[in-house]
Amino acid sequence: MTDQDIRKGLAGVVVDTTAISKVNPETNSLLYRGYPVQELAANCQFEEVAYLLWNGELPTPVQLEEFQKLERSMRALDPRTKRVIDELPLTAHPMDVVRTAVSVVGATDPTLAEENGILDRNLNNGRAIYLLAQLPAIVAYDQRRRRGQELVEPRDDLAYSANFLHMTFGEVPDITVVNAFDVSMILYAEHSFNASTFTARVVTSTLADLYSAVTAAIGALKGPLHGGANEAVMHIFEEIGTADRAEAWLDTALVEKRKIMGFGHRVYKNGDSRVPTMKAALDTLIAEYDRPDLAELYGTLEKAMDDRKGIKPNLDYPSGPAYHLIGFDTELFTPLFVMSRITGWTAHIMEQMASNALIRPLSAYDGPDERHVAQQSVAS
Ligand SMILES: CC(=O)SCCNC(=O)CCNC(=O)[C@H](O)C(C)(C)COP(=O)(O)OP(=O)(O)OC[C@H]1O[C@@H](n2cnc3c(N)ncnc32)[C@H](O)[C@@H]1OP(=O)(O)O
Ligand SMILES: O=C([O-])CC(=O)C(=O)O
Repeated sequence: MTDQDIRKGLAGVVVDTTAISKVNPETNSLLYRGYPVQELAANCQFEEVAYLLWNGELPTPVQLEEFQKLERSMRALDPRTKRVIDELPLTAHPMDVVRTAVSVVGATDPTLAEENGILDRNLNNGRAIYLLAQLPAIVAYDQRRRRGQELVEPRDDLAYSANFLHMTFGEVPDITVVNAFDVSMILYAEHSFNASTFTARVVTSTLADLYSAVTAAIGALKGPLHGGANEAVMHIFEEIGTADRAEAWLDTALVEKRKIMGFGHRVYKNGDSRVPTMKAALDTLIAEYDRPDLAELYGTLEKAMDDRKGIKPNLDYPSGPAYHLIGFDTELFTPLFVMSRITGWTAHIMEQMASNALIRPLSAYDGPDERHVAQQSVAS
């Protein structure tokens, strides 16, 4: 094997097929099971998109009603998970809390013990819906306990996003806010073989259980080169302060060879297909909360980055400030990504399982040549 055969970061390497989504950098498009993500964001609720990703088709009205009934029946935070969260220090990053909580959900799933860790597609469907229903409870409760607030019980008369916002803030915000949040959930749901999804597939390929794969995926998503970037964008905005300081800040950051969070993408080199839709949702929030200053900072940094480096924003760039305006603590942003991507991850876990091959690439050794341990005199 030569150095030329090695593709660092697997860049450009096609490792398997998938029928779940198609990312097309040439046309800047993203299809979920064939549907353009923009059309789904404009016409569907997040629950319908979850159903689509798992089942390959959008639900009929009857199927949607059944699915929603099931999801709504599982929304209350399991007391065992709550007890473990309560034990975690407030200094723990919310991503560590979510990762731990999912691990607890796995460890307390009785069906997992019965099947001895071997994945079963039917059981995994149920587990995926259960995680979809439990994650909002976990994330909402974590935000509240950090603010010294009590847990809010779920409501089964509300759709997914409205219920989550109710559980987080104790009230359902204006419809504009609910819709913007729901759009973000749809846009974050799935993106082919990104690092966290690939992680989930690697774990699944060993025949480990769904919760192990999801827990590992959460770890992969935490990093600032992947999901952690939405949180990092907000830190950058705070560091810059106001739009008039953005260009000078960027010039210094680039001289210091810093990565500007929320910009660039491994696959899209001419802009992320999801950004215009999320930017439109952000604009509705900017109008709702009357924050033209944020719009100005957003636009100035975007233009400066394009002028200096020709690098465009990715989805984390508009979603960071959108989540800030809705009122989430900055550290909560990546757990919101988890709440959405659970749909894509679990769809990929089931796809991997249905046509499995152990994922085990090769490496080219470049350490010392074979050598031998010097003979020692035998110690008494
Ligand atoms: C939902 C998501 O997960 S989307 C991704 C979220 N992540 C971020 O926003 C983090 C910031 N962005 C990045 O670090 C990168 O763009 C990545 C990791 C997303 C993609 O990286 P790669 O595909 O490996 O691109 P690569 O690192 O080869 O970039 C090519 C060039 O552009 C530069 N570049 C790419 N992104 C950025 C950035 N955000 N800031 C500054 N320079 C950048 C690189 O330094 C490199 O320059 P060089 O050729 O002079 O060394
Ligand atoms: O595809 C990627 O590499 C990262 C990304 O945008 C996502 O996971 O949504």
